[in-house]
Amino acid sequence: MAAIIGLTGGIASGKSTVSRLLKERGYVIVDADVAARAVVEPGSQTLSQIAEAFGGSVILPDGSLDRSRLGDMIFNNEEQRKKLNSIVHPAVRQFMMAEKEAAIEAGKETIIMDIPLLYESGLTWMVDKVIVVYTDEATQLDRLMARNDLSEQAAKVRIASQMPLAEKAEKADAVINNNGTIEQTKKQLLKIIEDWQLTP
Ligand SMILES: CC(C)(COP(=O)(O)OP(=O)(O)OC[C@H]1O[C@@H](n2cnc3c(N)ncnc32)[C@H](O)[C@@H]1O)[C@@H](O)C(=O)NCCC(=O)NCCS
Ligand SMILES: Nc1ncnc2c1ncn2[C@@H]1O[C@H](COP(=O)(O)OP(=O)(O)OP(=O)(O)O)[C@@H](O)[C@H]1O
Repeated sequence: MAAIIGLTGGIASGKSTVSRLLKERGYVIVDADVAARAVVEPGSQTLSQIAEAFGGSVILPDGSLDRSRLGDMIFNNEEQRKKLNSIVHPAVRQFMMAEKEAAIEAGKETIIMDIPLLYESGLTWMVDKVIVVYTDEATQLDRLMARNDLSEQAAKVRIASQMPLAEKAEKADAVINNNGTIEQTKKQLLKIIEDWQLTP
């Protein structure tokens, strides 16, 4: 039976960095952020529902989602965030389950489910074990501000919209501390792969 591994963490804690390292080694990644983009493609039912709930101003002239505008609306407003989650998450889950099934059909022995909101959305039932990619708050804030070109205030609001990373680390089966260099992160990942005997 295939091993289903949840990969989670906080915004900008390094999940994509770790999943890239796994991909290089031949592991299949089912990525919730990719799924969340796929289900709001122009013309999709999910995108129409978003436009109905948040207004036509969240749709760009080319028919695609204005992610930056919607992000401004939901990250500092819990009610609006819950509304968006209730529209998008069922479609994301369905998309991910289909990808997971396809990977099992293809004979994959380990499937990595990269899900930023694994704990917040109560999705641990979807996976056998969980790896949390951890950074301290200062590192997370610095990397988020740099990557998304956000002010300190805007970055803090995004971090506060999620469960504290330290709390996630406590719940995890394994923690990768990504405060250091990518090389140090890679070493910790390889140890987990070895300990858990994960083959692609
Ligand atoms: C609000 C949106 C349009 C902003 O898009 P943007 O391109 O700026 O960000 P992106 O999608 O790359 O997400 C970046 C990170 O933000 C965090 N994040 C995204 N959505 C949420 C949310 N609803 N609640 C808390 N954190 C979130 C995650 O850590 C994610 O990895 C987009 O994040 C979205 O559609 N969110 C709802 C779907 C969702 O929950 N996605 C997260 C995984 S299912
Ligand atoms: N060990 C590291 N050293 C320096 N920079 C890093 C390290 N790990 C990640 N980064 C950088 O920090 C930023 C966040 O990392 P990454 O995109 O992997 O996070 P993420 O958890 O996937 O984020 P999100 O959930 O928001 O998509 C990126 O710009 C990445 O290049």
